[in-house]
Amino acid sequence: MMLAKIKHVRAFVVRGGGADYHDQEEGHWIDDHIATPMARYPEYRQSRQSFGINVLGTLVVEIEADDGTIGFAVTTGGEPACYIVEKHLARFLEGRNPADYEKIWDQMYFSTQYYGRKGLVINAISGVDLALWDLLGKLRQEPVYHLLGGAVRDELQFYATGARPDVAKELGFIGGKLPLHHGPAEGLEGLHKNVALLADMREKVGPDFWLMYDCWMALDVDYATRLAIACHDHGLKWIEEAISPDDYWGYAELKRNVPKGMLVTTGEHEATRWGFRMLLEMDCCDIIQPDVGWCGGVTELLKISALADAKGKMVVPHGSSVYSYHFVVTRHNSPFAEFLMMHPGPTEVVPMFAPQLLGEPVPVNGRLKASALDKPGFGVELNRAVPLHRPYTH
Ligand SMILES: C[C@H](O)[C@H](O)CC(=O)C(=O)O
Ligand SMILES: [Mg+2]
Repeated sequence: MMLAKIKHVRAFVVRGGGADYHDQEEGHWIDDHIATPMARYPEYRQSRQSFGINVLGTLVVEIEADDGTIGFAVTTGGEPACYIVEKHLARFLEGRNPADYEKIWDQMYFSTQYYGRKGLVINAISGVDLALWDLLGKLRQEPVYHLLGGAVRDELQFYATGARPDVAKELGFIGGKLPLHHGPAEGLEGLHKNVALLADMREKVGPDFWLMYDCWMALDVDYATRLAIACHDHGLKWIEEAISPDDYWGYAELKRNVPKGMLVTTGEHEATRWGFRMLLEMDCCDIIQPDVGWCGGVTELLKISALADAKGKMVVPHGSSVYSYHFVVTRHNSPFAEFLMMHPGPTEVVPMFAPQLLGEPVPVNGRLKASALDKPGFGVELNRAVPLHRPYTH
């Protein structure tokens, strides 16, 4: 039985925040001297935009069925991803049944494997996959989380990522993840500053509130180990993405090195069941953090999550807004979710992918009722007031 046939796939670029959440105005906390692998070059140390973190912009994928229903999704990838979607991936969808997401995913992945496997191509595949799930939900008039097996709890609880865990605590979040500001190139002085900032936050939030450090791939094993040991006294709950995502051996070593009780987390720049299998089998971390728009979409995340579950590991997706919420609420091994604070301060809760989505739910008092997701598909609409650019057609 076919509810409707896929008629057309379109891909657009949008600028200014949204899924490319690093594409923010000057003065935003997310671009304030954050440690990165590029910080070894002093000219690229102060701002991530200086080395091009926001060059791509947001990719919007729309899939229209022959009854006029449109599913859509946003992720990062911009113009090059539009090319891949329009010129390569669209052929595996048009004329097909939207319920055939397994076969469609398989064909998208294996037809691009010779130039894909990770990064931009998987972002593009993820965008198409999420738009397909949105379409399927809209056609069946059901929220995606119903299609994934239904909620295993009544509400989601969130930790907040941003420069103000003290404010996050007041706003009701269960924890706060700070960006690390100084990497190995800034020597011992930088290391001391990193520890001092955590100590200051611990002072402000008290002993029980979770505090974490996001290291955005900036460190080496030695520095990360020293940081972890120095931060242990200040109750650091986890050290995130401390080293290069390609260095599985380094993660395994770091996990052995950190003080007992401290967690090692990573995976936001990892992709597919094969990439996560490496992290899991090499015992690289305690929590995996796939980004739903970068790991292969929901179809692939279901496989990644099953692998993690069998290993007794948690899956707490990176950012991902509604794409994460619909997934996390259906999984026992995803007991909480991330909320990226996109307010420049960040002193207020604003929708994570603002201004690109309409109806994007936000946590209230650090929580979100499963019932807030009770709309067809992912429950959001594209904000057409934000200019869309379609660079390629087919
Ligand atoms: C704050 C981090 O540097 C990055 O911008 C976001 C991230 O890695 C996360 O939310 O996790
Ligand atoms: Mg991170």
